[in-house]
Amino acid sequence: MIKSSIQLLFKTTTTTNSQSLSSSSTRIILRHYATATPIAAGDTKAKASHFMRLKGSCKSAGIVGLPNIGKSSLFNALTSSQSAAAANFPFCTIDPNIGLVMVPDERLNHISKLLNTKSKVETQLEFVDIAGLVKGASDGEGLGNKFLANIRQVSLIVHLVRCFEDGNITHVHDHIDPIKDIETIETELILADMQSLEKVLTEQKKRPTPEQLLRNQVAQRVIKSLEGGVLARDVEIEEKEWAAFQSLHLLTCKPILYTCNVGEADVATGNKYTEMVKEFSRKQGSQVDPVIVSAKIESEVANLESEEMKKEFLQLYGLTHNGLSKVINGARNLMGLQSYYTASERECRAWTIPVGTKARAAAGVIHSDFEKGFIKADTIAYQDFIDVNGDEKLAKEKGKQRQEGPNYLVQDGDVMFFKFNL
Ligand SMILES: Nc1ncnc2c1ncn2[C@@H]1O[C@H](COP(=O)(O)OP(=O)(O)OP(=O)(O)O)[C@@H](O)[C@H]1O
Ligand SMILES: [Mg+2]
Repeated sequence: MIKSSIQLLFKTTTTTNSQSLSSSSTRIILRHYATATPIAAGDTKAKASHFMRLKGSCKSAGIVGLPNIGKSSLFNALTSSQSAAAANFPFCTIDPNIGLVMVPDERLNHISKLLNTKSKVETQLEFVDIAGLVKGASDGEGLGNKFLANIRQVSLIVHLVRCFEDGNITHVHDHIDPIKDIETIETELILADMQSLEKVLTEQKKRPTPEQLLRNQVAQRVIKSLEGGVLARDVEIEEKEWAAFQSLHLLTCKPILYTCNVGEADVATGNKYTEMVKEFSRKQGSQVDPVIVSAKIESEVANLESEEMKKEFLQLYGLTHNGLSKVINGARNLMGLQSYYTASERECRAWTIPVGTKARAAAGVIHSDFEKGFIKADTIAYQDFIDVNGDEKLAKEKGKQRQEGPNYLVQDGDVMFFKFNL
């Protein structure tokens, strides 16, 4: 019974239209974005279609920070490419670089090993390398308004902070002070939000609709909070105000993952600067600790051809790829995304869904037919799947395979087999 449902599942995914990222096409996209040049900076036509394709199916994380602190180096490391120009002068990047990054997934590796699968397909996350912001960006300084607009399009900010000392690499403030750097960026985001909220309020109609009235009320409240130093994401919003709040597209309501860029000697231990960022992030009430990574080393590793060479190079510096994995998975977690798996001897695959997704909608991520004709989902929790060595029959005998209906709230790591009928 399980086998037939798997066959049913994969027969349909080959002609999927709702998921251009699925099935065999995934590999092509991955090769295109993850190992070769993602999209050349300035190629606006390609970018527009890229955003269209990803619309609704993928959220993106923007790498944000002061100029010349290693943003493009981090982007190159994440996308295993040298597609973004990285050089020792401020504003090397003007147009954003966009790339899809494979999400490292130990659970998927484990499932795939257990079943000895022919193919394994990770899920992806989009990263955008955005030009550096400087003081005055909200007033247009350093093309600031354009760069702020790029930040508006992403769902999460990976705030990269310079935590390395190197007299040869120019710092726009001439000395290393991670907290001052963070505050410079966040002040610009606050000022930009205040400007756009004031615009909303000055555009008030003579006879506003109830929706416009609500929007204005929310805008007024958020402005007051911002004036008091409270970011939009910390303003209390009632359920009925949520749509109005979202329509304001504020920069300071985006989740932030602080990421410390250190020299190779400090990757394992961190340094006094990373401690400062950690303290700052705790005081802000951040849900996760800052991530420590060496963008320079990781981007050099990404340039190497074989996995063997990469491993050797990393070992030479006593490093692992953990830094990148923490950036990718930290961003995903903060975006409220989780994975479920489909697993057979033919293919193991991770699928991304927002936390709180019900089984029917989760099935729709694979194909809209699964959602329309949903009958049930045979579900095994990840740990149970491992405990029975991937043996579904045994899982069933032990009562570890549940038959879940359309309203089941999918849990992170669930291994699922959808049954549907059209
Ligand atoms: N951890 C590090 N240690 C030493 N040098 C680094 C480190 N990370 C990046 N660099 C160097 O810093 C310089 C600037 O890097 P990069 O171009 O990636 O910065 P950027 O933030 O993208 O700059 P811009 O805002 O101008 O686009 C490069 O010479 C790069 O090699
Ligand atoms: Mg750059």
